[in-house]
Amino acid sequence: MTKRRLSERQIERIRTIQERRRQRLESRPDIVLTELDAEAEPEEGRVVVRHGANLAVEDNGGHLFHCLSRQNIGHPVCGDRVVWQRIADEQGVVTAILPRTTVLSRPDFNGYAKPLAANLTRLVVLIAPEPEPSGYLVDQYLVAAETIGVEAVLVGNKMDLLDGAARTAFQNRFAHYPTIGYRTLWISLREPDTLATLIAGLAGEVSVLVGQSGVGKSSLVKALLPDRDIQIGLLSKATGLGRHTTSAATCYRLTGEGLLIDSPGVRSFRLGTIDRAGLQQGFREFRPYTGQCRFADCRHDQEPDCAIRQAVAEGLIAPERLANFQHLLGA
Ligand SMILES: Nc1nc2c(ncn2[C@@H]2O[C@H](COP(=O)(O)OP(=O)(O)OP(=O)(O)O)[C@@H](O)[C@H]2O)c(=O)[nH]1
Ligand SMILES: [Zn+2]
Repeated sequence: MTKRRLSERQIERIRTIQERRRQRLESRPDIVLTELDAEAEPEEGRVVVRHGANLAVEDNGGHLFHCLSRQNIGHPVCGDRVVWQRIADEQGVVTAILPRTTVLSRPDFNGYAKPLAANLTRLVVLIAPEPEPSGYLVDQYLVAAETIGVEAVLVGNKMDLLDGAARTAFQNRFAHYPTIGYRTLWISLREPDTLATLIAGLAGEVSVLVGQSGVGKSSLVKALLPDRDIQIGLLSKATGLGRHTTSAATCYRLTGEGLLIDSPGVRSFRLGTIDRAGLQQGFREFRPYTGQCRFADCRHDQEPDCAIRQAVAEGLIAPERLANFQHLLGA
């Protein structure tokens, strides 16, 4: 095969493009032009803070490094397992993102899914007697958990506010969740002893905490991370970003070997757009009835021979779950 010779003009054009690219890279402080240390071995680690282009990566020995990411590897997010290489004592370059087991994302301004956190295994959905809980919101979180592929735990906080019959009545409103396999716990941050089961359940997991405003998310984070300020201090030092890290998604270490990913964005995460089939999959107790309605696109509303409504009539599916499914379908 003969090599095609480039004309002088083509060579000049390529030189111009290369020069422009070099200038563009130089004007981007977030892109590392430093040569990698040829001696440094690639290592694995976890992104524990992402703040713009700045990352804090924790190596397998628990040491923190301020890293920037190589171009064209995608966007590492908090919780990502990555391959990285040391370029200085406390600095490195992330060279690859390892495959994610799960991703929590939210739509950006153009409707594209923007990852917020990766590799989480637990979604802790917090409710409380005050503010008045919304079963509709709880079901949205549960659908999101099913879609992402993480286990959800429903946690009722502020149980100190209720006793006797009121407490039983409150718990009964959510009795259908344990029936369909969602772990449900009742706690009070005013009574620290009530937290033991939750703390044990988060060990070895990568968790995020969600719930409506005022249910006690900040208070629970404080209880779960008594050394949060110390951790923030270490992370800020690692990224050189000062206190900004609290607004960025941050992966904290729980005392029991687990991790908690937290940030205002992660806490206010909501279910994005989802199609009918996806929604139906998100209601786990509906799955045995998939394909059993007379109409393939049954909305389980007024249609004849609807297997889901039949299951509701027989007490096998909670009516509020069907109502929330329909509400979400129409949303
Ligand atoms: N009685 C009682 N009050 C609680 C408990 N947990 C939290 N609170 C109170 O509930 C209020 C709201 O708690 P936060 O932790 O700020 O709630 P949040 O979910 O972080 O709220 P946002 O920041 O608005 O999302 C505070 O006044 C807490 O002191 C509890 O177990 N019992
Ligand atoms: Zn149906």
